[in-house]
Amino acid sequence: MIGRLNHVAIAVPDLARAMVQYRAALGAEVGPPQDLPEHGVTVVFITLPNTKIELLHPLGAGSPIAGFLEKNPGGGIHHICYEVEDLAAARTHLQAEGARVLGDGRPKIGAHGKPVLFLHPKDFNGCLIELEEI
Ligand SMILES: CC[C@@H](C(=O)O)C(=O)SCCNC(=O)CCNC(=O)[C@H](O)C(C)(C)COP(=O)(O)OP(=O)(O)OC[C@H]1O[C@@H](n2cnc3c(N)ncnc32)[C@H](O)[C@@H]1OP(=O)(O)O
Ligand SMILES: [Co+2]
Repeated sequence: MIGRLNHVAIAVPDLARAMVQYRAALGAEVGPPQDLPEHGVTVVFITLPNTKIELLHPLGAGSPIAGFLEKNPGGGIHHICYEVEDLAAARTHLQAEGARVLGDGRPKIGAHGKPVLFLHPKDFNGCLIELEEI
């Protein structure tokens, strides 16, 4: 069911500093910050030859990543995103397998304009999983 690795997301306490690190120190192609209020984050995409890195910083009150940064003030890997061909079928299968789909279970439109869902980290070895429909 899961396909390619779409991105690895890193929550960062200082987005401007992280952008400089990836651009200057790591020589990566760093995109512009994008505010996504519907997700409660500002995101910067770094394009790699085989996947993307998604830098995340909280946006507004009640950001879903605020708690993570409180627990990890220096930042850290926040989630991994796998691609799926049929998000509804994936949700049905995962729920039948006992996995918890976060939120109200309905897909949101993610940063790439595609439907996304999240699976509880406690159900997958402490790893927050995002599924993006391609
Ligand atoms: C850019 C747009 C989009 C895209 O298109 O790519 C995105 O990626 S948006 C990214 C931001 N949105 C989300 O992350 C939505 C899904 N996340 C959530 O709903 C919440 O973050 C969460 C997973 C429910 C956690 O919320 P939190 O407030 O931290 O709740 P808890 O404190 O109760 O956490 C429960 C438990 O889980 C541990 N935890 C929390 N976050 C993570 C994480 N990223 N990875 C692993 N584990 C995580 C947390 O430590 C708690 O564990 P215990 O303390 O052991 O109970
Ligand atoms: Co993501």
